Amino acid sequence: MAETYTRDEVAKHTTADSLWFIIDSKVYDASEFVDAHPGGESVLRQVAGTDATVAFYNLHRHEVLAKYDSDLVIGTVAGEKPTIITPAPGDLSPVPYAEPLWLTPTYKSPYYGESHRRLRKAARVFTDTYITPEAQAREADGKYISQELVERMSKVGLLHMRLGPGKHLHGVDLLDGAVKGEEYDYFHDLLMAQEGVRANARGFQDGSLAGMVIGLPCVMNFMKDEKRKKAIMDEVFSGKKYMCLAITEAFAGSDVAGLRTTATKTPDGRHYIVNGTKKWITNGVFSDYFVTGVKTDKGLSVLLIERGEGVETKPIKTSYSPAAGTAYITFDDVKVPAENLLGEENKGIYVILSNFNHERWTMACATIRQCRTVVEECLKWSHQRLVFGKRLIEQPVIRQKLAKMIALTESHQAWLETITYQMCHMPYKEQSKHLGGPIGLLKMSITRAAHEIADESVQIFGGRALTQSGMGKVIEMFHRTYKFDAILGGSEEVLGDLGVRQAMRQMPNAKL
Ligand code: HEM
Repeated sequence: MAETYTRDEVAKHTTADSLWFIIDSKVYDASEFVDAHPGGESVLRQVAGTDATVAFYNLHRHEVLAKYDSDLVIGTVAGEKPTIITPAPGDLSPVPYAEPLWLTPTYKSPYYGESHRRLRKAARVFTDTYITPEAQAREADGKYISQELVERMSKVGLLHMRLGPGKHLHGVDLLDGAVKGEEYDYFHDLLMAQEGVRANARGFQDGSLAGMVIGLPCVMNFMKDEKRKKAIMDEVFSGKKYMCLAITEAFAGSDVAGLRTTATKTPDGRHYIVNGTKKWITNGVFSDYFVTGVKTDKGLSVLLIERGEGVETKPIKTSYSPAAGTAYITFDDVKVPAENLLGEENKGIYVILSNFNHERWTMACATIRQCRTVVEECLKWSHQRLVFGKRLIEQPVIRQKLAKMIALTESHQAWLETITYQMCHMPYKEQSKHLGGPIGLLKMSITRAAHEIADESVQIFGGRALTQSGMGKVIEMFHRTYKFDAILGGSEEVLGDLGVRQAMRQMPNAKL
């Protein structure tokens, strides 16, 4: 790109044989590209010989250029330099509110130290380099995560980290030493959850082994045979076997007491025979292990079921991508070894509840980060979009919408960090007692906020927010999928109720 041209020279290339234009001071020779341009030939002929920067950014995302630059750029305008930022993998965004305040240069935070900053950087480089390209490809083709990416994630400890702090991280190399397993705390966990969702692919996000994240803790905490437990953990953490949590049924969702899948002990007591169905099971289509809620003679219990005779999984078409592997599962006379019982019979509720807080908290981390990405998209769009001869941002009605979106995102991040600080300083038992309610309220509140943010962002982007490619593709994805977080892991209504009921348990005899 060493060649330089004057603007007058560029202006001479206006024919089909030689069609040049300028974008951000770079000179493009589009003569060979005209036929292939997805937006058609005539629009390029109209801008031939001119500076098309404004026209280009009114119609395309910046990333479009990265794909074509090496073929089309022939030089720069003499005496000028490109000014539009092309982020490198791992870079922070300089757009206001595009990063949480702790990552904004002028702000300080009491919660994060050097190891958090190192981990953030390493996680973002990993996401930008490996996860985002595959996530976008799987969203488009609906296929499941590749074994190559799973193994890559496993190698850098990403699968281990997603289960939160604990012994399973000790001695594991985490993103090439960015943080030691022993020092990994809930703020590391928070930032990992937030960095991971920057790939902007909600279906793939669950498809990238979310089933393991909610299923494996039940095995880790409740399987009695230590040797078998370790073997299963090794298989799952190494990405050799996939696992999911199979609780919900068409008969019962949040109301787990209503489950109808049965597990009957064989007369010799060595096996259970399982019959029943499960619905909406994330990763179920490609899982090898199913952590399954069943009814035994004694009551609600949890069994680890291995894929085999009598287990069938069918994909369910949902409004996010098939990459999530959402399944309808049938168990027909499935023979399960008795030692696969997790915890005790009739105490399955403790196994199921044991990971709920962490799951809901992780979902809150993710949704808040997705809201922030939407804020960034809307700020960029309203700043670059020209309409009625003005930038969109010059319309007060747009600024009001942005103000609301920013305030909702920032306030939830601050609430999240306050709760996370408590998680760092409370043992598990106290967390269960004191934080179940607040985490439920936080998740309920952020998905309500996501509802507002999705709605306003579509109004800001207009028709572009309804198409799956081009300028509004992130908004389209968010608006189509934010409801998953308002239902999965406990619906808004159930969580709101939980929050208030837990508060009432602490209610003193106080009167007005
Ligand atoms: C190197 C320069 C360019 C490249 C690589 C390029 C590439 C593309 C691509 C990939 C699309 C499909 C939509 C998307 O993915 O965003 C598109 C659409 C389009 N392009 Fe270009 N383009 C270039 C320059 C221009 C210029 C200078 C104009 C002039 C006005 C233009 C007008 C359009 C229009 C009108 C559409 C359809 C937009 C829509 O559906 O909303 N393009 N272009």
